[in-house]
Amino acid sequence: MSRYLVTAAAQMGPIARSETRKDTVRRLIEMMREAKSRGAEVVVFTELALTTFFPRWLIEDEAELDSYYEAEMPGPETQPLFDEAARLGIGFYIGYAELVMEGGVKRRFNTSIIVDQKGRIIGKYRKVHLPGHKEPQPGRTHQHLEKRYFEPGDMGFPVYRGFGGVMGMCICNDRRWPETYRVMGLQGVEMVMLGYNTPFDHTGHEAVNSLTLFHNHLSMQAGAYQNATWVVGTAKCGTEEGSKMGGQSVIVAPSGEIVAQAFTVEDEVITAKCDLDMGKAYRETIFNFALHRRPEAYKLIVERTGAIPPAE
Ligand SMILES: NC(=O)N[C@@H](C(=O)O)c1ccc(O)cc1
Repeated sequence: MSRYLVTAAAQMGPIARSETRKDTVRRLIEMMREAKSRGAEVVVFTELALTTFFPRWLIEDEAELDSYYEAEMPGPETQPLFDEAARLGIGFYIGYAELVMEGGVKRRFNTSIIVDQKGRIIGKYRKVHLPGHKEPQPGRTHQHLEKRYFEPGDMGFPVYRGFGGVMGMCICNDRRWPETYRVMGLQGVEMVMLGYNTPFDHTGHEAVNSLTLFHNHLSMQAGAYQNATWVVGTAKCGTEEGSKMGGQSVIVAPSGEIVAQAFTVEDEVITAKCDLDMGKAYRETIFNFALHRRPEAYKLIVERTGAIPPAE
């Protein structure tokens, strides 16, 4: 049996600090149309797809910081994206900075949603693994202040029924953690959608930084294979406000194979005809969770923070 979902990843080149929402939404709509013209039923946009990657700066003015967040989704500037999706009959995943008022208190999350082919939000996710720092690091040309600007996601890793299958989401740094995929794998996920902004200079160690693109694919291919799921990873890339970020957006099959890959560091749409039934061959054999997993041996994962015992 086959259950095909023609899927697109719409990689984004840099977004300048001066670019307006209107401009970015126009770019997203253009790629959405291209995806549709190639037969795509769903298109995966990137993390924080509506603005430049603002956590690279210390922003002390609250009004300026707020300007990077969405207080409603869709809002007046993003509504055209939803309208176009409904008109074309194509679904999408998109990442954005979310601002919510709760009891008079501002809460900020790095969020993504899945929208169906009628333009309705069918799923939401808030980024769990926030990289970087709370305080600016001395001597860095670009900061990474996600821990300052966002709270850790409070939704876990939910999955949603959509596009004839079981859909899940994560965001950027989440893709490096096996738990991300496994929590969704345990809920029968068939496609994980994610966006990323990955600077090349991120660790301060040349040897690690030089493997940035390798680690990008390694994480997603391992996550796909070990959980028998499709993974669609969409970059924002190129040199954005002086920060170089990796591209190579991919669509990865449950076999762990890359079936489509971007070759530019600009706006670029890639597509693949994904069989959502492909994971079955793995879930029923080598990764039959019910038969072969040994949760009693994994307790440490949730019971301890993972400190290495001190030497005797
Ligand atoms: N937006 C992201 O989550 N980007 C991260 C990643 O690619 O994992 C990342 C990781 C380490 C850093 O020092 C900075 C950024």
